[in-house]
Amino acid sequence: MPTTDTIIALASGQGRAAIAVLRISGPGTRDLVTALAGALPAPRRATLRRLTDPATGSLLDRGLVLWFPGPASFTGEDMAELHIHGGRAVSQNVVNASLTRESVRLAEPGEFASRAFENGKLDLSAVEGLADLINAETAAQANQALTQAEGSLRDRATGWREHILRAQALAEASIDFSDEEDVADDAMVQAKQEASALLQELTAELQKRSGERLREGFRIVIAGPPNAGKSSLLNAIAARDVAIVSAEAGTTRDLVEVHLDLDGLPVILTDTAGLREGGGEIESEGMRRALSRASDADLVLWLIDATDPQTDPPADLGKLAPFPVLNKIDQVADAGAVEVLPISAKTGAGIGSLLDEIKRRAADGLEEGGEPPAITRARHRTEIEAAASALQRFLNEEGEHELAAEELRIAARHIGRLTGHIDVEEILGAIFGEFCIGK
Ligand SMILES: Nc1nc2c(ncn2[C@@H]2O[C@H](COP(=O)(O)OP(=O)(O)OP(=O)(O)O)[C@@H](O)[C@H]2O)c(=O)[nH]1
Ligand SMILES: [K+]
Ligand SMILES: [Mg+2]
Repeated sequence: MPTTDTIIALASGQGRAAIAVLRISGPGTRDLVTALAGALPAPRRATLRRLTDPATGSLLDRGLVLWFPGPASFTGEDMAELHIHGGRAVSQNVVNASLTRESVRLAEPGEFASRAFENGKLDLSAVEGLADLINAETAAQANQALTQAEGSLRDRATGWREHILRAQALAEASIDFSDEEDVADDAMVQAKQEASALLQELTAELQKRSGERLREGFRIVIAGPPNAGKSSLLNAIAARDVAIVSAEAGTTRDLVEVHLDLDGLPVILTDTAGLREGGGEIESEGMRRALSRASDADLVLWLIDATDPQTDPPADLGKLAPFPVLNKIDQVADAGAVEVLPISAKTGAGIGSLLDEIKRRAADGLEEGGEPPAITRARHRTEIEAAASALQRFLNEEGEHELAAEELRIAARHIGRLTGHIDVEEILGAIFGEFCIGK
């Protein structure tokens, strides 16, 4: 369906700012800019213009106008940007004046990016990279998102598709030459070599978790008995009063989460309810949440109270062995006996060493070395898993060459869906919905 609407939206943040950027895309862009700014500036040249209301002629603002004729634009359509004064009313006035023009309407969230996709300007993996870039909170996240937006996953997927196409060609040849058994068998052997090499590469990618972890943040849970000082530790690390601290056991019930940027690495640190036998209804629910969050954490810190050190963690706490930390060492004469990291959430003693340990473990979890991970979100994992299973079935198939070749088509389809070069309608909504208006 050809696009007929021209869309406009505030592309810069909401609220007061020095400058606001309005973005326009669609076939009516030329007409709208001419109506607002008097004449169209030279392409891609920032030009200072008075903007007036086309209906009344009254002055709306003065600002920079940029004209990007299609198809060499972000969306592939005619586009423009208006850099105007940042007050809410100013941008509202310019938008309202634009909306009085025929077939100009407000953009839906993600509509600029989705037009860029439809016009072949961006593949799906690049669109996801852009969405991640907008949401990135740390340097490492931004770097991964930008690499993906620039085509890292697209390039990998393109290479994988070429492998499958070669395997497909060989498998088809073996079907065509089924009269000459030697030729047919030889072609099938080569097809399987091709598929097997690719399956190995995909399996290696599926083993990496650092891409998804980096995108979502390295998850650390502070667990321990009541009053061990978990909330005090969260506050000490966050360097602000996030969680309530009190001498009363059972203070924390809900999960309390802070997002940290540790030298560019994203870490999500969660304080939890103290774990003990018994407890009332609310406290039990708190403990249930604590155990559940610990079960999918990348690291669990088990906090021990040096003045009351007997408690061991529950046997099934978290996926990996919890890392023991001994708190309140300011209260005891000798903390050196036990094999744990000694800290005081109160005085700050040992917090630096604990942070170093956390950074070391986060870096281990987020940077696997070698080629950057192809998978950064569950959607990629699902498609690559499906492609790998199809390749495995192809390799297992004996004799039935037609059935085997069908498995290669399935593998190709799943790899194609990574970049959106194949039937993706159902996933488009989910991806473009992540954007804000104006992107
Ligand atoms: N002396 C000393 N007291 C501490 C230290 N850390 C925490 N406390 C005190 O221990 C008590 C409990 O601290 P919280 O941080 O509330 O402990 P919690 O583990 O979050 O407790 P719950 O949420 O009830 O499970 C408070 O009175 C804190 O001031 C420490 O390092 N040294
Ligand atoms: K407490
Ligand atoms: Mg607490």
